[in-house]
Amino acid sequence: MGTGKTTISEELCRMTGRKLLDMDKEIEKREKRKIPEIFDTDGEEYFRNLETDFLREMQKEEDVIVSCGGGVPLRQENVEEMTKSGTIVLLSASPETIFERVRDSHDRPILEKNKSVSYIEELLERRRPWYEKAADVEIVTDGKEIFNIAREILEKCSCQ
Ligand SMILES: Nc1ncnc2c1ncn2[C@@H]1O[C@H](COP(=O)(O)OP(=O)(O)O)[C@@H](O)[C@H]1O
Ligand SMILES: O=C(O)C1=C[C@@H](OP(=O)(O)O)[C@@H](O)[C@H](O)C1
Ligand SMILES: [Mg+2]
Repeated sequence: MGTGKTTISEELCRMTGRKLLDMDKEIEKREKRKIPEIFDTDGEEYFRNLETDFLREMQKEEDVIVSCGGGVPLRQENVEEMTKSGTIVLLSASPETIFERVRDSHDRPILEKNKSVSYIEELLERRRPWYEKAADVEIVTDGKEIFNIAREILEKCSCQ
């Protein structure tokens, strides 16, 4: 959350001409409601199952850039789907940077009642082993411009 997956994916698509699939946006389109409403009405597990279904179905897509939600690599079956279809890029940022980036938004239910640097730090500590296990490439995003992050990804993935 807040490391720039959605933003950088949009930039990457502009630079490469590839099609963008932002998982959260695709899920919202299918469900015809926003993520916070999905969490409120049906719970987190329901949302996590939508993510897994989406990943399975998108295997047929080619030449796409997929922006995942931050919880996706926490399920091993999701990581297996992602590994089948491409290079997995981990965007990271410090808890302080993430806090600054998400403090004014209200579309992330996991953070809504816990918006603090210390909670983000704790969440990242819990998640980091999963993220590192899944990632082919890691890019630290603190203090970097969006265009430069996208360029770094293209260089590291040699897919330009
Ligand atoms: N490199 C960056 N520098 C400054 N702001 C950024 C950067 N990357 C993302 N942001 C901003 O941080 C917020 C969260 O970015 P977003 O792309 O939604 O992250 P994610 O999809 O990982 O949750 C947005 O307001 C976005 O404009
Ligand atoms: O980390 C998470 O558990 C989540 C991250 C969100 O996506 P971003 O990482 O794009 O904010 C979104 O999928 C949902 O609110 C849950
Ligand atoms: Mg996003």
